[in-house]
Amino acid sequence: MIKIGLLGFGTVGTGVYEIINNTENNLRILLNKEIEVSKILVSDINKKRNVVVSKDILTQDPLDILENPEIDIVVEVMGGIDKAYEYMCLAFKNNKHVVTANKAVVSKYIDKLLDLANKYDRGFLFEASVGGGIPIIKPLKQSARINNISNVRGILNGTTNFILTKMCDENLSFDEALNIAQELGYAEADPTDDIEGYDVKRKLAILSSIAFNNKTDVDSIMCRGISSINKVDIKMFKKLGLVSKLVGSAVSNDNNYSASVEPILLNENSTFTTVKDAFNIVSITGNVIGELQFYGQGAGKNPTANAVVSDIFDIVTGQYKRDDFVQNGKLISADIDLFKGRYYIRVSPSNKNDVSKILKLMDLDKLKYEILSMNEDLIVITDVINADKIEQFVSKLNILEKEYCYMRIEGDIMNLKYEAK
Ligand SMILES: NC(=O)C1=CN([C@@H]2O[C@H](COP(=O)(O)OP(=O)(O)OC[C@H]3O[C@@H](n4cnc5c(N)ncnc54)[C@H](OP(=O)(O)O)[C@@H]3O)[C@@H](O)[C@H]2O)C=CC1
Ligand SMILES: N[C@@H](CC=O)C(=O)O
Repeated sequence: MIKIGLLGFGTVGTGVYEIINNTENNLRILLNKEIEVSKILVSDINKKRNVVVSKDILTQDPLDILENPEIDIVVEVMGGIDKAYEYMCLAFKNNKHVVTANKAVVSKYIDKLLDLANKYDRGFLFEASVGGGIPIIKPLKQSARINNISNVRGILNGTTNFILTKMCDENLSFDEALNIAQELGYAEADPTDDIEGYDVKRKLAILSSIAFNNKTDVDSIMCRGISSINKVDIKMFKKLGLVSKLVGSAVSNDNNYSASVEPILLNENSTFTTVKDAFNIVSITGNVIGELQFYGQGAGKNPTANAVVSDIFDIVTGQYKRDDFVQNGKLISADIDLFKGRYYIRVSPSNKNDVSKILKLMDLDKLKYEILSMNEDLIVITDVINADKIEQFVSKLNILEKEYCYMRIEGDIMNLKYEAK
């Protein structure tokens, strides 16, 4: 009998519980072993839950799981950083395998957790931490063994992709779309992590740590989210034949790497723009394999729980490997021309007389631009510039973040639908 201790019984935890207890699936037959969830850690044992579960297996004491000699595998799906890390460390020290969906902890402590797993000769798997239900960690590890990977890029957050899709296709406001994403269980406990791009930053750090065989420091990743995009922007993107996506990219070039998370504007025919709702896509490029793309549901109960259970499966069947990467790195943060391009800028000053001041500021900064709209909002597209130039300009605007939005336009925009002026 394999006994599982679940740390957390929210969206993902209940999904894992249901898959394991679903007698119709053939998990037990495939494993040739009995498997059960024998204890579940929650923060409030009396909370009303949508899942039927015996109160006896719920606990508020983590030691009921971490120091329980009968438990073989600890599944951490509670979120947060410090407590989750502390519990995972204790689980290894008590000779338990660990499976987690927690990208915040994995991105920060991947090296330490792998060391502990190796020290205690236990499995440490985190497939669900990136891309929800998409199998990406395992194939990436396999590809990185044979290839030099030069590029990892993706739409890595279900919540923000859902918001952008609903704003574009159903004309919902940002807040309306975010509320639905929260109701559907896609968003993090604090959705700021989603909308400001921190969640993508963490996922990208995990992917690039594996791809480039070195630990990527989450804080070295330049990051901007989508919170300033509004209905005016979406309307203009449509006129221009462009679609906004929050994209994470990491590029490795000899011993340098550069990584960023930014909202970008893509041609409406590009592969990434076909990725809608909470779906994610990850593209990796290796010197032997070329480009590989992985696509699927990036958030939500069942897809994520599926990834967690497939890790449990690999541990029970011994199909996990010792991972020795993320040590002794040579990579340094480098300024590769990732952010060069034409930029869409919208400024909506509360005082409309400020528009002429803003145009003067652009001229002073020697920004070359084409005006698309000057009515309620000033909207321009710049010539090709570097991100630092735009950041310099924006920092002088001296207005609230909600009052402006800028995004790099990717690729050839000669065929923009909209004729300026
Ligand atoms: N939701 C998703 O689509 C995805 C989530 N993830 C990751 O999976 C993890 C879990 O996410 P999700 O299921 O959405 O989170 P939820 O907020 O839905 O659930 C969290 C669960 O953990 C319990 N919990 C939280 N903190 C503590 C604590 N300190 N002590 C004891 N119990 C605690 C809560 O208890 P109680 O029920 O009593 O409140 C709850 O059962 C996160 O790391 C998230 O980033 C990864 C991929 C997708
Ligand atoms: N909040 C995350 C959940 C999955 O990782 C997302 O929206 O992608």
